[in-house]
Amino acid sequence: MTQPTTMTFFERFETDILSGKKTITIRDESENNYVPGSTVTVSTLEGGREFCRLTILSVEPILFTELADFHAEQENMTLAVLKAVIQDIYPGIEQLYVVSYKLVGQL
Ligand SMILES: CC(=O)Nc1ccn([C@@H]2O[C@H](CO)[C@@H](O)[C@H]2O)c(=O)n1
Repeated sequence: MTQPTTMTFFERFETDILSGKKTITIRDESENNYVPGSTVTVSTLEGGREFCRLTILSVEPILFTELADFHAEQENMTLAVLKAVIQDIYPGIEQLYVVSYKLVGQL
């Protein structure tokens, strides 16, 4: 898919996304093709329930070893927790992408 129009998140992050506390997500290369300026419809991975729309602001490559407090703050978690979460979702993956977004509206 060249320009994705949907994105999924684990349900446990819904509240932080809707409150504006979580403003980035970190994905692997399978999701490095979001287009800045485009709007995606967001649903929960578990139930497929749509809960908001986000406008993509940027997609920047980052190595796992480069992750810093700056990123953790934008995830509303500590760096240790962020690294553990990413290791759980993307075990052993070094090349990642920071996708930053803006909440457009709740569904
Ligand atoms: C298919 C699918 O939904 N994948 C993912 C992948 C990541 N994330 C979250 O992004 C941040 C950094 O990875 C953390 O907050 C993660 O938990 C997510 O919610 N869902």
